[in-house]
Amino acid sequence: MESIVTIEGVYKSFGNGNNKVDLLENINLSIETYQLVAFRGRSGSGKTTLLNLIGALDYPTAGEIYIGGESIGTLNEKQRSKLRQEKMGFVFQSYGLVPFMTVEENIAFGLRITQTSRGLWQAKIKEVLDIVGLYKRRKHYPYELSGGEQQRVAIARAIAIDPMLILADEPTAELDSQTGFRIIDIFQELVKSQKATIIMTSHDPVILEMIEHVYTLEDRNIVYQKNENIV
Ligand SMILES: Nc1ncnc2c1ncn2[C@@H]1O[C@H](COP(=O)(O)OP(=O)(O)OP(=O)(O)O)[C@@H](O)[C@H]1O
Repeated sequence: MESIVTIEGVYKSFGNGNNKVDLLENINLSIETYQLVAFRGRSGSGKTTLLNLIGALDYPTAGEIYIGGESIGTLNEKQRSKLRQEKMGFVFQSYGLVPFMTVEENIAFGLRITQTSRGLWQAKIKEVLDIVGLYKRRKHYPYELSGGEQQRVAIARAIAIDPMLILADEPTAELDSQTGFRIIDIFQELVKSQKATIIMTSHDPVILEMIEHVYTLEDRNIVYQKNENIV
């Protein structure tokens, strides 16, 4: 199996002097392609920070992160931005949908940034909205949708660019449990059909029961546990 994310000896601290917070200490892990992975841990344990580091949105204090075998520490800002736009899909807490664009326009907006040829847009929009079950709602604006539906549009937009990696920060928070399960089902389907590798954060024990690869952040360290109940 190929490793898509490798983290070697990563440390992360914020601030300095008396205000210094050491958040991550000598983190080492390797995530294989087409896995659904969750980071869990209490509030403030560093889940979002670690996701931001993997997404090249922040820099480690020390250590190396490799995405698809390439060290992101050696990339300049422009290269990091290109990596994010072309290889990664982000599903972050506030959904990040453009309010004055319809569902299909939001997805097209993401496609434009990656320079996908215009002739392929409609088919791609249909494909990803079918995956999340929202093709019928393509002409609607985000405010006309529920929180769970907006989250599904955010997922559709993330997968439209065929990212090798999807990073999802608390994708089921603020959703009722049925809607949360639906999101995880979609993620599992994406992983099974080898469309993406997905790393998400959660502190919901019921959601975490559904995920095969779980990393717990605790006392600046990380501990891996395979969920044997998943077949
Ligand atoms: N840019 C920053 N500057 C200073 N401190 C920060 C910064 N970003 C995060 N922190 C601190 O690092 C700690 C971990 O934050 P992080 O958001 O990674 O935690 P989390 O595990 O995702 O928490 P939650 O479950 O509440 O979202 C927090 O105490 C936060 O205040």
